Amino acid sequence: MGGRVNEDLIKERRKCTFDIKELTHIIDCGEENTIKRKQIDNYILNIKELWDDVPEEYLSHKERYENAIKKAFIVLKVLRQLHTGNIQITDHRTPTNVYSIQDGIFRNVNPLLIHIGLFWSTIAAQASTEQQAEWLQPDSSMIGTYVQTELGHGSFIRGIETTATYDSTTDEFILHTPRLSAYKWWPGGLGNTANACLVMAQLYINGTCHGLHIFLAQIRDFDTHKPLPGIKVGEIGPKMGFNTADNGFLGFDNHRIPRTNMLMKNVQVLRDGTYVKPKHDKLTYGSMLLTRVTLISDLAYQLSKAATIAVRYSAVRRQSPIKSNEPERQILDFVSQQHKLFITIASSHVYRVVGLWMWNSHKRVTADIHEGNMGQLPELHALACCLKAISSRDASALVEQCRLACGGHGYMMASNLPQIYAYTTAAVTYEGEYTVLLLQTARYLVKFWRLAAEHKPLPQNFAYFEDYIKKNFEQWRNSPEGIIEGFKAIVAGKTKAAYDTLQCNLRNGREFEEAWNMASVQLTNASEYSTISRNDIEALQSRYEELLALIRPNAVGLVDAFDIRDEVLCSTLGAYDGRVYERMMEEASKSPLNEDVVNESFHKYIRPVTMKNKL
Ligand SMILES: CC(C)(COP(=O)(O)OP(=O)(O)OC[C@H]1O[C@@H](n2cnc3c(N)ncnc32)[C@H](O)[C@@H]1OP(=O)(O)O)[C@@H](O)C(=O)NCCC(=O)NCCSC(=O)/C=C/CCCCCCCCCCCCC(=O)O
Ligand SMILES: Cc1cc2nc3c(=O)[nH]c(=O)nc-3n(C[C@H](O)[C@H](O)[C@H](O)COP(=O)(O)OP(=O)(O)OC[C@H]3O[C@@H](n4cnc5c(N)ncnc54)[C@H](O)[C@@H]3O)c2cc1C
Repeated sequence: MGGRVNEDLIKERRKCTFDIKELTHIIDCGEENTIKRKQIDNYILNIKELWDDVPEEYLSHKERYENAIKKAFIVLKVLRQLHTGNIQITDHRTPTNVYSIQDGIFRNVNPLLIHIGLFWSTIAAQASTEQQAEWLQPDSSMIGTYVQTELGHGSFIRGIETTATYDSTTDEFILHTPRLSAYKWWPGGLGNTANACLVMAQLYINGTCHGLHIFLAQIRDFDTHKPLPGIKVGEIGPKMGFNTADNGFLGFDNHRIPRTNMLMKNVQVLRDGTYVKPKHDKLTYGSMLLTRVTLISDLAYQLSKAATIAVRYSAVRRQSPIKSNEPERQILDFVSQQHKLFITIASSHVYRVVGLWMWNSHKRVTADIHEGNMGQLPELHALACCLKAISSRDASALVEQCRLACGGHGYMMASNLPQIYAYTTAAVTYEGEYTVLLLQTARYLVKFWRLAAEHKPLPQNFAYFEDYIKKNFEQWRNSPEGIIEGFKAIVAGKTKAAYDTLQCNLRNGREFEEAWNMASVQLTNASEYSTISRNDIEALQSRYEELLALIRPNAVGLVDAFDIRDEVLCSTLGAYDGRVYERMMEEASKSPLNEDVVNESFHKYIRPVTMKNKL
């Protein structure tokens, strides 16, 4: 769409007091990354076949998938070319990698998301060197997915019922789905796309169960794509979002795979059935850990999209004067609107920085694990659980807040805010449900509280538990350091309260697991335990309002710095030129209900009723 940029946006950009490009480079972790990102953006976004004539909302469930899969294979080809050209495209130091560009191309989810994001990375992390050499060929025929969750079990994965029984006479595993609740359910790309999968199953050797292990299984013929004998596979149907991801179901009827298809980097089954244990019980859960870490950056990116749309719209939208004799104001001038939006910008930066820090920590801990040192794994797991849970829940709430901040127009699919919300809120559940993950972190904290309560030595990271017990916390200070101290006090106080409840339940004769369950609300809910006073809260509030006023002139600059192209934002409300009403009208004209001046339903259903008495 051609035409002038909206006048209000022009003025906002003139008001900006900082160098937008400099902030973009910081977000991208360096100017060279910005340049590379823009090159990839230009390359991919110029591929004509990737753009739709008809908005995807008007397609049927089946058409949506077929359209998405067409685009997915164009993108896959490009990814392969870029890989061959040695361009690092999956660097999570930047939230704006090629993966993010796909948000624009699909407006929904790439059906190959799990193939690219989880299938290959799990093989790379969990398969032996020989297996990797065989399976990670660039021209592989495999299109894979990650198959863990079952109809009956998602959170409690030890309860998974699919079995892999070793048959030493044929040197094979027999994959089997013993009952309906053991059907795999949810894996992305499984419904129609994948011909192979990594499946989590209980390993049995000579009648002994060794727990969950990962197996590579072909499920469809590479040539005809028909399900192999003994495989029942299909798609699970429409969902709140993720509708192009062809999430699927899968059952095995004594399906045989070679012994060498178990992922054997950390654990092995030998030809004679000897089981060689891993160095750490939970290494098999490594893919979940990695995905939880990468999700934090992804959620930061979703927040930056929502903030860009809502801030630009709020600069363009004028409604109500503040004083009755004045013209109508930009809705961005309302302090309550600033409160809704600026926190989203800030949260995006927070999760970007934390996501990067977690990504680097994951790299470091993985390198240690390679050297046989598992010491840092529990802390990384506890942090990843908590941060994934909190960032997904916060991001969903903030995206919804941005949508509401756009009033009625935020309810339009063409604003793209409903799609961003549907995508973001899924992350509260997948890769470990919110409460379940918080309880994993609580388990970790309670362990250290027990040490503190028993006056045993604590690692430096937990010294504040001891400070809390000795009442060594400083008086509240309105400064970043003071706020961090306050948070430490809250964590310590909350952990203590939960621990005390646990102990009380145990003293009353409850078994530990029952006592834990009874304390679980305390284990997940925060309370105020810090030394903050009413006066401090009032001072914090007025500082917050001062900051809103300081940020106001830079609001548009701050979201421009996210540097998200219109083709990726896909929003009538958030485009760079701010031509909101023109775009809305243009999108409305694409509705099939506007194709005929009089829809044929009028003649079939309306007219016979409205004209009945007149005929
Ligand atoms: C952890 C559970 C809840 C419990 O497990 P269980 O075996 O029962 O354990 P317990 O006996 O309770 O013991 C707990 C102890 O184990 C330790 N532990 C647990 N997990 C780990 C771990 N991962 N690592 C290390 N240690 C671990 C724990 O600390 C305890 O130790 P201790 O005894 O106290 O000492 C478990 O059941 C669980 O994890 N449940 C959740 C299940 C889950 O997460 N399922 C996920 C299924 S897959 C999925 O959902 C996929 C979704 C689609 C995602 C698509 C979106 C991806 C977007 C990202 C984009 C990235 C793509 C980028 C592309 C590119 O550019 O590359
Ligand atoms: C969009 C999407 C994509 C997905 N993609 C994949 C995929 O590619 N591969 C795959 O294998 N899976 C996938 N999943 C499945 C996903 O991982 C699970 O749905 C998720 O782990 C939650 O498990 P659940 O559905 O069993 O929830 P449940 O555990 O049944 O949760 C229901 C409720 O019970 C509570 N609850 C459960 N256990 C406890 C407990 N111990 N203590 C306290 N409360 C508890 C929860 O907090 C929640 O409130 C996907 C899911 C979605 C929504």
